[in-house]
Amino acid sequence: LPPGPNRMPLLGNLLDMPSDKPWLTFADWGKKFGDISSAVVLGQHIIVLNAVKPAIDMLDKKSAVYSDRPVLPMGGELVGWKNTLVLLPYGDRFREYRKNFHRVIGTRANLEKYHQVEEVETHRFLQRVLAKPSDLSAQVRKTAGSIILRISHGYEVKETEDPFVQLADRAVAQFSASTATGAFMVDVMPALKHVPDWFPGAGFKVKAKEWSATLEEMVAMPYRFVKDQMAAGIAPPSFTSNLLDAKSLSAEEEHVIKWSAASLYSGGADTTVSAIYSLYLAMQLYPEVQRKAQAEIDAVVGNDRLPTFADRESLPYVEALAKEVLRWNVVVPLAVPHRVTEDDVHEGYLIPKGSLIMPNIWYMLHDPRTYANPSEFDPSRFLKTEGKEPEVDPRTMCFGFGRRICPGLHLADASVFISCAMSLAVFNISKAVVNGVEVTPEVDPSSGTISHPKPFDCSIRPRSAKALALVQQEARY
Ligand code: HEM
Repeated sequence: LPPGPNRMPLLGNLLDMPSDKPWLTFADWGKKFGDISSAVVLGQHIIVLNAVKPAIDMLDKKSAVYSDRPVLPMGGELVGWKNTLVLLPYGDRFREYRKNFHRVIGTRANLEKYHQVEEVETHRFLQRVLAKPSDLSAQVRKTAGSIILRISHGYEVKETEDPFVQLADRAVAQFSASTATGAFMVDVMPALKHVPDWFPGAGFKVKAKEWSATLEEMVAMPYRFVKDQMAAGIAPPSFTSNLLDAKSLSAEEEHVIKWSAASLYSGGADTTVSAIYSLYLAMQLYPEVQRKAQAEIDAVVGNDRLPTFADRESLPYVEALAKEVLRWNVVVPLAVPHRVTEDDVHEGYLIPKGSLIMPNIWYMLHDPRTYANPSEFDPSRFLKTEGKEPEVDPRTMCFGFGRRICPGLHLADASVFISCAMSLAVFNISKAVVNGVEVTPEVDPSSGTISHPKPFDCSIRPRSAKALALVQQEARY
C-alpha cells in the first residue's frame, strides 16, 4: 500500500481522519509520505493524491477502473443523493446522464447558445447588488440559480423570494453537509444505518429523513413546472423540455431526464456561488489587481457599454483574474472521491478494489512547486512575460479528473469570467468601514464538499455616474 500515518489494530487510521478542512491534513501527508499516500479506516482504504500527475495517470488514463463513486450511507443512501449524477454508480445510467449533459453544455461551442442568459442574468445581478450591496451573498446565489434554472427547466426566477431558488439552496447546503468527509459516523460504520430512529445517537437518521424530503421536492417541483407548461403549450426550450419533447417515455427514461435535470440544477446552484463570492473577497484584499483589471476593461470596452463574451479574447488580464479566482479559493477542495472497481498496481503500490481516491485539488492549486507564493491572489502568474512562462492553468485540475470530470465546467468558466468582467466594469469593491475603521475580512474557507469563503462585509459602489447608468439600463432577453 502507499505509505501513510501509522495504523492502529482494527481502527486503522480512524483517529487520524480530519473533519475540519481535511485537505490541510492531507497536504501534510503529502509532504511526509509523498504524492500518493494512504490510510485505512475500519477496513476502508483511502488513497490521497497530492499531485496532478498521479491523478491523471490513475483517474484519467485508467478511467475504466477508477470511475465509480463511493456508497455514502448518509448523503447517498439515506438522503438519496445517489440518484443524482454526482454520486451515481458508474454504469449505463451514468452514461445516459452524462450524454444529456454533454448535449446541452458539453462544449464551449454549444454553450454559446446560453451566452445571452449569462449576460442578462449577470446584468440583473449588478442591479440587485447596487440595490442592496449588503446582501451580496444572497444575490450571488440568486444569480447562479437563475442561470441554471433557465437552462435546466426554462424557468425565470422571481425578483422577490423565489421558491425554486430557496429549495435548491437548502438542498445543496444539505448535500454538502451530508457528504462532508468525516462528518457522519454512519459513513464509517454503515451498519449504523439500521439502528432505530429512537436509539441514542441516531439523530442523524432524523436529519436524513428531513434532508431526503427536501431533495425529493427539489427534483419534483421544477419537473412538474415544465410538464404543466408543456401541457399548456407555453414551455420555453430547456434541457428538460427538449428531452421530454422527444417521444413517449419509459419509467427509466423519465427517471433519467428528471434526475439528470436535477443534477444539472443542483451541480450549478452552489459551486459558482463560492467562486463569484470569492471574487468580491479578493478584490477588497488586492486593490491593485482590481485597478489593473478596470484599466484593461476601460481601454478595451470603454465606458458606454457593459463587457460581453465577445470581449473575452481582448481582455487577457481579466481572463487571468478569472483563472486566479478558481485557483485561490478552491471550490471543491477534495473533488468527490472516485472508487476503484478492480485491484490495481500503480507505481509499485497496491490500490485495492474498493479504495476511495481523493485528489487533493486544494493542494494541487496551492503547491509551491507549481505556483509561486500560492496564498497570494496574483493574476499576473498566468500571463506570459519576457523570460517567464505562465503558471499552470487551474482549470486543468479544479474541475476534477477522468470520466467524472465536472460536466458543468464550461458553464462555470463562462459564469466566472462574465461576473469578473461585468462587476469590475461598474463597481469599486473595497473593505467595509465600521465606525471610521476599515475592516479586513478573514480568508477562512468552510469545510464540506463545496467550500465557501467565510461570510464578509464589503463596500460596493458604482465607479462613476456612467457606470451607474449602465447598471440601471434595462436588462432583458
Ligand atoms: C467553479 C465552479 C465549479 C467547480 C470548481 C466544479 C468542480 C467539480 C469537481 C472537482 C467535481 C468532481 C470531479 C471528479 O470527481 O473528479 C465536479 C463534479 C460535478 N459537477 Fe462541477 N464544478 C463547478 C461548477 C459546476 C456547474 C456549474 C455544474 C452544473 C451545471 C456542475 C455539475 C457537476 C456535476 C453534475 C458533477 C458530478 C459529475 C459526475 O459525478 O460524473 N459543476 N465539479
